[in-house]
Amino acid sequence: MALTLALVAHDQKKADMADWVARNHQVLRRHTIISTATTGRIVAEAAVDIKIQTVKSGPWGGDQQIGAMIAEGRIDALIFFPDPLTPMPHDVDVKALLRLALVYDIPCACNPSTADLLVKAGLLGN
Ligand SMILES: O=C(CO)COP(=O)(O)O
Repeated sequence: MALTLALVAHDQKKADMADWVARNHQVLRRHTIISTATTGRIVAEAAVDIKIQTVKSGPWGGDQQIGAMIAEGRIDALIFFPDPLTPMPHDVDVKALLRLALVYDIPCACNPSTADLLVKAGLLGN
């Protein structure tokens, strides 16, 4: 079944996201990917065969756009690699995005090893 997955990464974690996407593009290409603007560019470069739609960059409202999509039931899983070592001007938006993933109980991976587990568990298809 085709899912809608949100992929988001902070700048210091974009290399991790590119690596994860490249390793998992065979699974990801079956789904629709929604990303914040800069993450979306990185994802598109990492795997050209992926269908990707972008929203605004995180600090410019993109996290809130994806949060709204979660609230509307339009996102099946969130893969979000936040940077825990850098202060963010849009920290409230980051928290709100993670909060909505909890409120709506969607699968949510915040680092590559947990994202790998979602794939290994078959939650994103085999
Ligand atoms: O800031 C972000 C998540 O909080 C991500 O935004 P970008 O993908 O545009 O860098």
